Amino acid sequence: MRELQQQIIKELCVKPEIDPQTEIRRSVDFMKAYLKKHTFLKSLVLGISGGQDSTLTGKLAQMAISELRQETGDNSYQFIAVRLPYGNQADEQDALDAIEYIQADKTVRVNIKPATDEMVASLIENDLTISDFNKGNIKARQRMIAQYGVAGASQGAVVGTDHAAEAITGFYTKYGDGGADITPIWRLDKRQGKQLLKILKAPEHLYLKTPTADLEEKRPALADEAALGVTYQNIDDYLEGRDVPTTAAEKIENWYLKTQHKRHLPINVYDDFWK
Ligand SMILES: NC(=O)c1ccc[n+]([C@@H]2O[C@H](COP(=O)([O-])OP(=O)(O)OC[C@H]3O[C@@H](n4cnc5c(N)ncnc54)[C@H](O)[C@@H]3O)[C@@H](O)[C@H]2O)c1
Ligand SMILES: Nc1ncnc2c1ncn2[C@@H]1O[C@H](COP(=O)(O)O)[C@@H](O)[C@H]1O
Ligand SMILES: O=P(O)(O)OP(=O)(O)O
Ligand SMILES: [Mg+2]
Repeated sequence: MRELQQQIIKELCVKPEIDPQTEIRRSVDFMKAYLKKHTFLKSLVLGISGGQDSTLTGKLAQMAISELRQETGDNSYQFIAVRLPYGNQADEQDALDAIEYIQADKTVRVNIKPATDEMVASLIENDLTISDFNKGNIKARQRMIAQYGVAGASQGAVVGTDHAAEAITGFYTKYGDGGADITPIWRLDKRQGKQLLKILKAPEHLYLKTPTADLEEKRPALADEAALGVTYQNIDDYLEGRDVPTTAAEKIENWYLKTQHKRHLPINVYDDFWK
């Protein structure tokens, strides 16, 4: 195995093989224990896009909340699914299907288009050029703001969908979808997430679809794999300690090194990880 590969696997706590039932229980129990310990927290809040990761994370969060209600008799515990379209969402039906599958206690819908467009307009007034790519990241941060608004109004914690195959490449918006309070599927790679969804009897179309951040207007539904230049199969193999073609390994490691700043809190004078 490559030296850096070994180090990354250790840092991201990825197992070469998993028992899906054990991992489901681990994530659910983790969220339950966290809420029990922090008695102010009564809800889990999560944006549901209609993609694999939010379908899985949402299902696990709803399971945790339902079990907590049953075990404590406290009916104020709730899972809040948040729909966050930028205007019209092309795959809106998938988001609705995911929420139906999750059987979310409550659904909130916030259109992030007005706030995003206002922010971009105010930036442009300062003679700044805001690229389509940059605007995409502003959309992801508006989603974060909306979810914290919901959490603030419902004694909630914001749940993140970051997992090992995104963490390794830094393929998320810093303080956008990367901004969350609790990340129950962190440690799993993309194919391990699918294994859990299969056991949880999720509709196949929600986890066999092409992963996309769908943030850019000029390249709608751009596949993550196209943006990254490397496949999830290669990323998952790398994370599970398998050999991958050298070109793929080098690309993955390049993304990892370039995005180290995202896996740390704001850098201070005592930090030396970046040196
Ligand atoms: N599939 C997904 O989950 C998902 C979700 C959202 C975004 N994305 C993708 O993730 C990517 C996010 O783009 P990004 O990474 O360019 O934007 P970003 O906003 O996440 O990170 C860039 C910002 O980080 C800061 N920064 C950059 N280098 C730094 C360094 N060395 N030290 C400290 N701070 C530094 C700067 O403020 C910079 O503007 C895009 O490719 C987007 O499409 C993927
Ligand atoms: N359209 C969306 N509605 C609700 N929540 C969304 C939407 N798009 C993204 N999200 C949230 O962000 C994360 C990351 O998405 P990626 O596809 O991995 O970029 C997603 O899991 C949702 O929680
Ligand atoms: O985060 P999601 O739910 O949008 O999943 P994907 O990353 O597969 O698009
Ligand atoms: Mg997505």
